[in-house]
Amino acid sequence: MTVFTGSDLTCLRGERLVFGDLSFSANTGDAVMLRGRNGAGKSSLLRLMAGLMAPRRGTIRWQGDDIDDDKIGHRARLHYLGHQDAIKPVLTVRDNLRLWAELRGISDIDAEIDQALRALDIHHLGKTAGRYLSSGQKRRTALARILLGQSDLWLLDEPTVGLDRESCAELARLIAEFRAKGGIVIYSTHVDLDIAAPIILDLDPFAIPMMEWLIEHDDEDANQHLSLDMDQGRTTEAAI
Ligand SMILES: Nc1ncnc2c1ncn2[C@@H]1O[C@H](COP(=O)(O)OP(=O)(O)OP(=O)(O)O)[C@@H](O)[C@H]1O
Repeated sequence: MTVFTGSDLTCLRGERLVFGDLSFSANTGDAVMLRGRNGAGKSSLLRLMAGLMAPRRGTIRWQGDDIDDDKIGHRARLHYLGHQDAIKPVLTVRDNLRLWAELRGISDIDAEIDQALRALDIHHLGKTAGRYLSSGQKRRTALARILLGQSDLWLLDEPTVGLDRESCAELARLIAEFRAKGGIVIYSTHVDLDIAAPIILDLDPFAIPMMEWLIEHDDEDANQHLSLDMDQGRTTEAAI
């Protein structure tokens, strides 16, 4: 059985149909690279995959089960890295990671944090408050988070933004290690990351002009749905 699948997904954001009839599948150890022009819906698809918002149509499954039926279980198995680094400015780097580790119920917190700080080469920044970090250091701190605890799925939205070349190489190495342990990585990037044999998922062919979609589906609650996303998206992200 394929581990992670999406079938016939349609995504509406605000007043716009972003993509329709999109399907994907990923197995243990796979890396899936999302490709597409600006606005094609890469971030939106990652948010659907993370369960941060629901597809307008279609289903996303983990080992055959709809992720919508067990949102908490799905969130526990994944790490989602969005555009925002979500670093608390008043907390030190170590305490930022501690907060995340506690949220995930990790037992050996200090050891795990030490390991993650070393892996991202930010051990020397452990006592530095978030507000004093450069953008690249913030990104590395955010990436250290995905190393905390057990996970099966990494959803990374432009993880290389702000990273220097060495950090990009380090990220590629961490992804390779995660895949070797059976993890699935799905990522978007506008720069080349040295990832072995990624599956390419190009979103451009799935874009459908809004009016065309409305006429085709003649969906009575489509109009009602159109303006809901903007607020719902924010609420869900704040809650996670
Ligand atoms: N919160 C929101 N509410 C309404 N519409 C949104 C929201 N966020 C994004 N959109 C719209 O959804 C569409 C897809 O955006 P998305 O960020 O998923 O694209 P992307 O492929 O990740 O783009 P980029 O490559 O520029 O990062 C865009 O038209 C965007 O304007």
